[in-house]
Amino acid sequence: MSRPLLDVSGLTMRFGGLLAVDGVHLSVQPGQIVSMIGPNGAGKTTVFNCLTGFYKPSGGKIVFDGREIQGMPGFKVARRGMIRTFQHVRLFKEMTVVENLLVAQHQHMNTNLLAGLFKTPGYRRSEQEAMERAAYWLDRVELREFANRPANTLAYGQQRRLEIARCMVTQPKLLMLDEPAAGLNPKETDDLKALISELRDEHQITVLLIEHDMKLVMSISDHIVVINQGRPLAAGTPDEIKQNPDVIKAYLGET
Ligand SMILES: Nc1ncnc2c1ncn2[C@@H]1O[C@H](COP(=O)(O)OP(=O)(O)OP(=O)(O)O)[C@@H](O)[C@H]1O
Repeated sequence: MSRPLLDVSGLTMRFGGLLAVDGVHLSVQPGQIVSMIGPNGAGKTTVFNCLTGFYKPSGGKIVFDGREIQGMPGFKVARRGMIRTFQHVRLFKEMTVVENLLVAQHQHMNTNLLAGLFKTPGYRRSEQEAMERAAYWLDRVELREFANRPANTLAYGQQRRLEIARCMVTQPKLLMLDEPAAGLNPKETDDLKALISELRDEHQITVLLIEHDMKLVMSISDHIVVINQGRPLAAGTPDEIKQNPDVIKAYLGET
């Protein structure tokens, strides 16, 4: 097996008296789709927040792409290629669809103010590439015809796809999706499943997913990690997880 892209050990996050995450470990191999599941309040989003630098973990080690990143600020983690979506859609709603994709790239582009003011050849090339990447990903998520519409005029499922495109234009190494199927209808969920599979199979993207839709999780994941009350409960393939009595008791039995 190759070196994991993400290797988390002993991750702990305390909020006052509450141990929201307690010794979570997680390993994600390049090119895998790994899902993190667990009942409401299990600590899944808190794990995401620790990984992406939104929270400074109380303890543990996070190795991403060969480098320890625990405690690193969010913008640095993002620049290293760990990009996420949120449980609730977070787009620049007044901006157009394509502007959302261009702004996302500007945050990652290697240009400075002077280069922008004088429109140097390097700056113009970066702008051109950003536009081409935006067009490419708008095609992939079937939103090209809406490129010039304000993002808030899109249907909910389309906004969700735009969020994924906004991550993809930054060329991430690890794409982290927090409940991407929440609020989607069955057809939109099927489209989402096809899109996530395409990201792995055709673009070699590694995906870490938090999701409550068990049908989606079981059909798409290479590996599943279950946490319960902040603690690791089980890890394995979808078939192993489906048959794990602890998981059935703690989680699947509830749904
Ligand atoms: N900033 C915070 N301050 C205090 N407590 C928090 C904070 N963020 C999360 N928590 C608590 O940590 C625990 C885990 O919450 P978290 O949102 O990570 O769970 P989750 O597994 O993502 O839940 P869900 O599936 O419902 O989204 C909960 O008890 C929550 O109330």
